[in-house]
Amino acid sequence: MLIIGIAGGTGCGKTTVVNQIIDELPDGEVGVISQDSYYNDLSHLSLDERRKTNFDHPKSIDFDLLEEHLSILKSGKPIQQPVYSFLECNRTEKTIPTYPSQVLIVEGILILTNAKIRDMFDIKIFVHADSDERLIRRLKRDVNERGWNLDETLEKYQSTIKPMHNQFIEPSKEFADIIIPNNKYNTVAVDIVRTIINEKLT
Ligand SMILES: Nc1ncnc2c1ncn2[C@@H]1O[C@H](COP(=O)(O)OP(=O)(O)O)[C@@H](O)[C@H]1O
Ligand SMILES: O=c1ccn([C@@H]2O[C@H](COP(=O)(O)O)[C@@H](O)[C@H]2O)c(=O)[nH]1
Repeated sequence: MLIIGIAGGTGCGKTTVVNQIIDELPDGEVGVISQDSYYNDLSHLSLDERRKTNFDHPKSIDFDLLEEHLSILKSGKPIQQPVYSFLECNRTEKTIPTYPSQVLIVEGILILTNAKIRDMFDIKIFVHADSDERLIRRLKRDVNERGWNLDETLEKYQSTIKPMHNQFIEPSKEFADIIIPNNKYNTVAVDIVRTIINEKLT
């Protein structure tokens, strides 16, 4: 199994890049795991308390479960990937069966910050977009899709997202084998990654 890790700050375009990569590949040959599925279970907190949680610190992720799931997939067995709700700010009770595949993509803001997870990747990619681009994309998404208003998103960006990005995410770029500039859609970079995957699949 070839495991590709794709990191980068919030709004840099990780999910978009992953979708562009897999769109033209045969169905079911490339599995995807999102770091978001592995946020700690916060069922013991109220929604109000969960909304105040720092979701940009490495401690917010259950890296032990992610490591266990990657090892199980590598050994050829399926896992039940937790399903996360951004509206509830919590893991749901649902899971999606995720089967071993020849190629597995793991994406998330913090995945290159954890040494054990990093060492499981054959290829490490960091998607870069400037912070103003990322803030604009994040604002639109949080307001339109994730149940936050403009002021809340800007407050969260200044108090948590930006400092955590500078402390943990940006420094993890040094572990990347490939950096994809993504202020604009980067079809050349997407084609290169797809070529690497196709070589593994043939
Ligand atoms: N290169 C790009 N140029 C403009 N908008 C983009 C680009 N890449 C992604 N977007 C948009 O930015 C938003 C966040 O992208 P997404 O892929 O969800 O980022 P991430 O997964 O890194 O948080 C989405 O609305 C997406 O359509
Ligand atoms: O309940 C939650 C959990 C996390 N977030 C934010 O999500 C981003 C990471 O996801 P991306 O798709 O890479 O942007 C992170 O910055 C968290 O602050 C959230 O809004 N709600």
